[in-house]
Amino acid sequence: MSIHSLPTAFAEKIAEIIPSDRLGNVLESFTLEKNIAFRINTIKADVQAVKTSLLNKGFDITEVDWYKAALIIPAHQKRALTETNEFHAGEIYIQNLSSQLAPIALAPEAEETVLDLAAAPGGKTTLIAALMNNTGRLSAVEPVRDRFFRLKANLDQQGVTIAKTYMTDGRSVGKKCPEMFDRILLDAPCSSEARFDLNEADSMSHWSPAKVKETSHKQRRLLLSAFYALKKDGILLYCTCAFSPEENEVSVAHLIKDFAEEVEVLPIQLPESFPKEVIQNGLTSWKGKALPAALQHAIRILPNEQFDGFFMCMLKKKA
Ligand SMILES: C[S@@+](CC[C@H](N)C(=O)[O-])C[C@H]1O[C@@H](n2cnc3c(N)ncnc32)[C@H](O)[C@@H]1O
Repeated sequence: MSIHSLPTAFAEKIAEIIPSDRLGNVLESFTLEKNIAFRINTIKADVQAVKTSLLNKGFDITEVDWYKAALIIPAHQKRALTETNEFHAGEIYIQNLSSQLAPIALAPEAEETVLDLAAAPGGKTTLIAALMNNTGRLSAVEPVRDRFFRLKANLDQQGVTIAKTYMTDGRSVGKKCPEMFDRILLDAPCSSEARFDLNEADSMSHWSPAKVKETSHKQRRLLLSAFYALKKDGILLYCTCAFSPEENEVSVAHLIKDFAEEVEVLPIQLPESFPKEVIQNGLTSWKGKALPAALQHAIRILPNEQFDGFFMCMLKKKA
């Protein structure tokens, strides 16, 4: 299938977002069969023991320099991976490297009070718990009923014991729990542009400029709620799997405008050996309008055969 199957308005837009020398690779990624990334769940299993066991079972494993629990296998081995006892025992979790990076960048510490404001199915919540050594307080919010129960099942299967789950709208949390959390992840509902797959028309059928606008409105309300729920000196990581600036830099710019004295955009601390070539800095203007210069500290991960497209912006609530 050709690239012309991307929604026309999206194809035009992405050419304005991605620098021309990197656009070809990004467009090509919409047709690629991705490798399968997963991580060993350090709550339940020893990294080396699981790695050795999977190697013995014949998996063609590539290690990931920047996170020792992360591994990659070729796509054709995915089914076999889901048939292993490690998979059934919750000792591994299939998760794209971009998604693994978000909790790692948030860097939650043991004994902190942490909130995942849009949590299902729980891929990032379970990694947050693992990074906290399953100690401290972790709250996970998801309003959609069937997704909420999937989140609970995943937390259970992955051995997470510190999480309290709430089936509620994230937009109400800030008022209910003001200044309660040390760190918050807002992996916001989005237009999922990074999930477009030119081999699957369904992956793009929900997209429209109107949908992007509607989603960005919800994101702004969620960001406000998250900001209210954050302690002073607390850290909020906002992320989406969308490319559209309206869902990313522009959503954050609204928060900065409303709380200019209180919000600081922090550079994202990437692991030392993280491949910098997949990073694009945040935009500081869009459609001819200037955005706060500090948004250059946000990042887009540009998709390739290992990484899904992703946006991240780290914010601090100043004391
Ligand atoms: C990008 S997904 C989260 C993925 C999850 N963080 C993970 O890594 O497994 C966004 C989630 O936000 C949920 N959501 C939608 N509206 C919401 C709202 N008003 N408040 C909180 N979550 C919401 C969606 O149902 C969806 O599960």
